[in-house]
Amino acid sequence: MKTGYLKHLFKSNPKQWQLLIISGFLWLLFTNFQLTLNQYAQDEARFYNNVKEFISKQEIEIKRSDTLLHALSEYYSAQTLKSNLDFRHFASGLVKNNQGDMIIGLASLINRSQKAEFENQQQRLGYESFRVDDDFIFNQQQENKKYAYLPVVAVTPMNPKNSSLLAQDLFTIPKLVKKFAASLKSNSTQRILLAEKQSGNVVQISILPTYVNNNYLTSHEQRLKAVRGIVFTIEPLEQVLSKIARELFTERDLSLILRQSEDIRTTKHYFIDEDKSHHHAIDHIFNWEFIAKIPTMSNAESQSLEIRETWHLERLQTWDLLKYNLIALIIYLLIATLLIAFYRYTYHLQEIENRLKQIFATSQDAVIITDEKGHIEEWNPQAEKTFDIKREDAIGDSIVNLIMGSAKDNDLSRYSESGRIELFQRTFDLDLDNPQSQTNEVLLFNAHGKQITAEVASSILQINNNTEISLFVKDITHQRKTEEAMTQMAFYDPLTGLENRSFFKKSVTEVLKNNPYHQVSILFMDLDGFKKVNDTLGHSVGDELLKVIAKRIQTTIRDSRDKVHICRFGGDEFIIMLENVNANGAANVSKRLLNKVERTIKIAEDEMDVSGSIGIACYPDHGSDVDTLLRHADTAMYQSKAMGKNTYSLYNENMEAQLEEKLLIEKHLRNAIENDELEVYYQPQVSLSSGHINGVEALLRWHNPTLGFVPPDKFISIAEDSQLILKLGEWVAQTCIEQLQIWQQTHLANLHIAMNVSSVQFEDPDFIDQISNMMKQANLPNHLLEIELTERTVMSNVSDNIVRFNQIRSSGYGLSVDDFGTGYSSLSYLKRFPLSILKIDKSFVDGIPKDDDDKSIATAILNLAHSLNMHVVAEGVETIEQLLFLRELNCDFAQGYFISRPLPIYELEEWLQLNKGNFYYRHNDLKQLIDAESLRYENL
Ligand SMILES: Nc1nc2c(ncn2[C@@H]2O[C@H](COP(=O)(O)O[C@H]3[C@@H](O)[C@H](n4cnc5c(=O)[nH]c(N)nc54)O[C@@H]3COP(=O)(O)O)[C@@H](O)[C@H]2O)c(=O)[nH]1
Repeated sequence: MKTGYLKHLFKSNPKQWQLLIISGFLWLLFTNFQLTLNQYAQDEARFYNNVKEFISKQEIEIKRSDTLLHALSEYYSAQTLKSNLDFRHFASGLVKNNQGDMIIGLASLINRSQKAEFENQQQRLGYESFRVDDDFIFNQQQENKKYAYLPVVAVTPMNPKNSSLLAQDLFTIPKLVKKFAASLKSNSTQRILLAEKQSGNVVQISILPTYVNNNYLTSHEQRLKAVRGIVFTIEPLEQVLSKIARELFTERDLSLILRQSEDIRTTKHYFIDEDKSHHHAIDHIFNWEFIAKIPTMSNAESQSLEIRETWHLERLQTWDLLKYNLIALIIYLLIATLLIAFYRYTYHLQEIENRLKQIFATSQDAVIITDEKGHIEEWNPQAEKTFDIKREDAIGDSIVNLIMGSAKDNDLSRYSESGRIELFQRTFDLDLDNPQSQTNEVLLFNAHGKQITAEVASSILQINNNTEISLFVKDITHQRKTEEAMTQMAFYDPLTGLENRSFFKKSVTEVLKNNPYHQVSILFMDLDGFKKVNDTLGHSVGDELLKVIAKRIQTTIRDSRDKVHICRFGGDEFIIMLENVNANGAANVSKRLLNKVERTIKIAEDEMDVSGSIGIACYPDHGSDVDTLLRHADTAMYQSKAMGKNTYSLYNENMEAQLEEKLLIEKHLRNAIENDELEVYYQPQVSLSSGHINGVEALLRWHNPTLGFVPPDKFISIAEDSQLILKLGEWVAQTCIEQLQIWQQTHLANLHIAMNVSSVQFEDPDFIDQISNMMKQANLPNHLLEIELTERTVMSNVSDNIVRFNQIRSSGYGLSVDDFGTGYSSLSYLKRFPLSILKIDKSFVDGIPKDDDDKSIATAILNLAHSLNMHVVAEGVETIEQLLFLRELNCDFAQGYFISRPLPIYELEEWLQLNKGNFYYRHNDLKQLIDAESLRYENL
């Protein structure tokens, strides 16, 4: 047994220790008590054995005494006349063989008349003082009636003490008379016990009659006639008994008690050992004694011999005690250890059982125990909750009900018993021949037929030759739904339900990896005008719009039989992957897409128009991985934006450089104002009829130390895409207004400035207020500022624009439409717009006066504008012919290189100075020509 285990075994609470110590003490006490009893029982048995032995030894003694007396009697009877001396010789020879202080004696029977004669005879034989004496030495004595005497005539050994017996009349002992008579009658040895007068010592007197001739003395009468005395022996009883006792009993504290009921005086204690110093105090408590009562040698009923042996604790041997205590202690410790181990084991088992019961009862998993056939044997409270089936209803039922569901009862009945078992084992993937714990996800049904997605851990146990299957059922329905939702969230865009960026990229990577020889096209679409919807109608409408666009994309692409992935890449960007579609196919899909996207969208009461700019990149021509393809499709998309939006572009390598340039421009443009790199140039606009310089158009110029001069055509669109135009526009407005303010103090006070306003700026709801505040602060009349919008800006979002145009016009600002004729102006709308000026685009001026189409367009625009009370500015007038022709068409104003290039302020002011406020002033030839023409017109 390991020490650790023992440590653990005895690592207990103090109560257990107390119990252990007390029980150990009791155990030792019991052991010692048992030991004592054993020793006692052994000693007792030995005592009674010895007592038996004692009795038999006593009998041997009696027989020996009998033999001796018979020998004496025989010897004496056979002699006709014997001297006492002969008798003594004979007797002392016999006594030699006897041990102890036995006295052998001879007494003669004489009657009263023979007494004197007998005494004389004895005196003659040598006993000079022989007189029959009745003053006896024994306690028991009676008065002799003197009819007969039984004087002692010989004793051996003859010593002073024994010689006192000579001449003693034995008939003075009343018992002896009776015994003598009995002895005669039975012809056997008779015995009596007597106490010595002086010492009180008990002696045993054995007598046997002697006869004149004992041959043929068969009857009592014969013996009465032939009797001549007795032979006797006197033995000190103590000596005899002690001798036997010592041979048998070695123990101390042995006492022999002779009892004689008739005469208490003869009761005598003989202690073999009277030394009590070795006794312990405890011996007095125990005071155990072995007592045996046996007949005396005399066999008299009135007499008995009691043998007592006192039993003391000292009988227990110290070494034995130590040995047995040690053994007992070891046994105790072993038993205690085993008991504790057993107790702990059973306690532990109990604890485990309780814990298991508790777990079973409180488990958050439904715990179902079945037999190998799927019959339910146990069903915990959670199982009741999960399946809404009470335990009592579930027990004994088949678990197949949960697999099939109550709704499928009919189906269930189709299954045979073996079919059900097979279904049960297959569902939970149980292999009874190879029992292993496993976890499976299965679909189960509750009492109401509701499907439960369950994670079932199963284990197969063999208990008492029975197979028991434990199923731990965790309802993961909610978890699975959450996971599905999370997957949806992780892989799909929550707004549109399209794939999200990471999932799309992963999917495309898979497609490229699995089908490296397929052609794959990536369409990158960014919505045009989405920001405006968001800003004007709010984000919720923006979200709805994105959903509609997502749907339109899906319905457009759904036709495709090949694999597609559609992703909302972020904001208003959508990406489509088309497998097995080349550049031409992608272009066709793009066209269909753009068609669908640009259709007016109605959300609630709002109608809105957006379009898409699509960039196409194709695998493997434009990239071998998803990131490259996406980057190139994005570049192509920017190209579409740059091309005026609502179009698609196929990626080419140049686009990359253009994009890089664009990014570089954007980067430097961000700091252009702070770095004082911007300047406003002014291009004069002159009245064609008078040559009068009416105003100037403000045109932004940017000189960057790195990029050099960057023309507005390049950076304005970049500024618009990046919203930098708002900052730039504000700066331009501020510069123009400051210039107007300066001019207020000069002769140029009436000169107005036409300021280009980007659609991005104009769509800013604060734009008009911002301008008005600046004008107010500068204390300038609003008519000095003209807001110039492109035809596209004017025609987008018509309903809103009408309101804003009215606001601008009613505030006194001029409002001009730039590049007129290049867009798709609706004349009906134009009619409703409170515009002040239409600007004929340079492209129509270029062909004048040779190109009939340009002339016609210019004429039409002029007529239209004038009919709507608008003035017309012709842009890009580069030749005198153009100027004259336009003047001839009654075009109101002209601007162009022929008149002046856009000039920095100091050059403009110089130019104005030179021309004295009239373009025709310095051009004499022109003036003359005009004058001549004027005359010609007048003459007409
Ligand atoms: N939103 C803003 N747009 C601006 C601003 N400043 C300029 N612009 C726009 O940039 C476009 C290009 O402008 P720019 O390079 O300045 O070209 C203008 C003239 O220089 C040019 N022009 C004028 N006369 C002639 C000519 O006889 N020949 C010729 N080849 N070019 C000529 O035309 C441009 C004037 O354009 P327009 O505005 O249409 O009147 C241009 O679209 C500007 O609008 C700005 O501050 N904000």
